[in-house]
Amino acid sequence: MTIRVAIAGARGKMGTEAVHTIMNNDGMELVSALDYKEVGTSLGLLEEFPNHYEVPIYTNFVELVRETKPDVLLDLTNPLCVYERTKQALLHNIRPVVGTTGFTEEQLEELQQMATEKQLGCIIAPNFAIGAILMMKFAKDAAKYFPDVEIIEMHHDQKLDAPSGTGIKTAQMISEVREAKKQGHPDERETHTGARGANYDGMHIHSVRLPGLVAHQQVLFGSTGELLTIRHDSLNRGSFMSGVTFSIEEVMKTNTLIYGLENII
Ligand SMILES: NC(=O)C1=CN([C@@H]2O[C@H](COP(=O)(O)OP(=O)(O)OC[C@H]3O[C@@H](n4cnc5c(N)ncnc54)[C@H](OP(=O)(O)O)[C@@H]3O)[C@@H](O)[C@H]2O)C=CC1
Ligand SMILES: O=C(O)C1=N[C@H](C(=O)O)C[C@H](O)C1
Repeated sequence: MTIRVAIAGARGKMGTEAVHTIMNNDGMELVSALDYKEVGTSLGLLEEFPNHYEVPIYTNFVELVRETKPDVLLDLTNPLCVYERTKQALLHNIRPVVGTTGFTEEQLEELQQMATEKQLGCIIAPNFAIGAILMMKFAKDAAKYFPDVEIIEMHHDQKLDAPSGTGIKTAQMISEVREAKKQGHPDERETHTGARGANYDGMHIHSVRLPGLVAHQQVLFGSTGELLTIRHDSLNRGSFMSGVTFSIEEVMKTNTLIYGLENII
């Protein structure tokens, strides 16, 4: 069966790459794109893919669903709009695959409940790169032995959310095996607000934003006389594409919400 995919965020850094990945996949068909403003009526892919029809662009989700009948909505957009659209997709029985980050824990819970009620697959993947997933798994393992941990995530300077979805997911995974604890000196205080970064169960997450970076993270564990560093670098957005393909295939086989690819690889 060919999986019919619609995409939101097709013109973005991730979206551009994902469009090519889907167009080159024999098991998938890119049937439509969702935009939020009128910027043209097609993605202009005919030169590169002359045997394909122009992929139509919609600004109205209901129309997109009615006219192009996607199985899956791939969302690579913006933390401000992703929650409402993911809900809308589930309501219309479209399976969301979401790479967009910035969900609150309450939003994730609500979507989980909705997917379960609808018996519909939904994948929310804070990071599609296999190396990043392994980094998070290894960090979770290491935290059993090294409870003192700090996370440094580093991204390009166009990123809207901080900490990154990967940084938060790493802290959540570590929290599953580590008692919440306050790190550092009990009397420490910030002389400049934010110096110690975000705090998740006592773990500090530091966000670096610089031009030239893509997506990088190190998880630092400290103990008596030793330091363990687990690091992952995405050097380009190609690193995310096998995870995108995998998620589109997997979301068709499940009837619940999966938050994080570590649960299915
Ligand atoms: N899970 C993963 O592995 C990865 C996740 N990400 C996440 O994916 C998201 C996109 O990243 P990236 O491609 O770098 O960002 P970009 O800003 O390059 O792309 C976002 C795209 O979404 C469009 N957009 C914004 N708002 C809406 C809306 N309401 N409806 C439809 N489209 C909209 C933007 O249009 P316009 O520019 O015109 O506003 C833009 O084309 C981010 O949340 C990022 O954190 C990124 C990399 C990997
Ligand atoms: O915005 C990005 O670029 C990325 N976002 C995701 C995140 O917030 O963790 C995944 C990856 O780090 C790239």
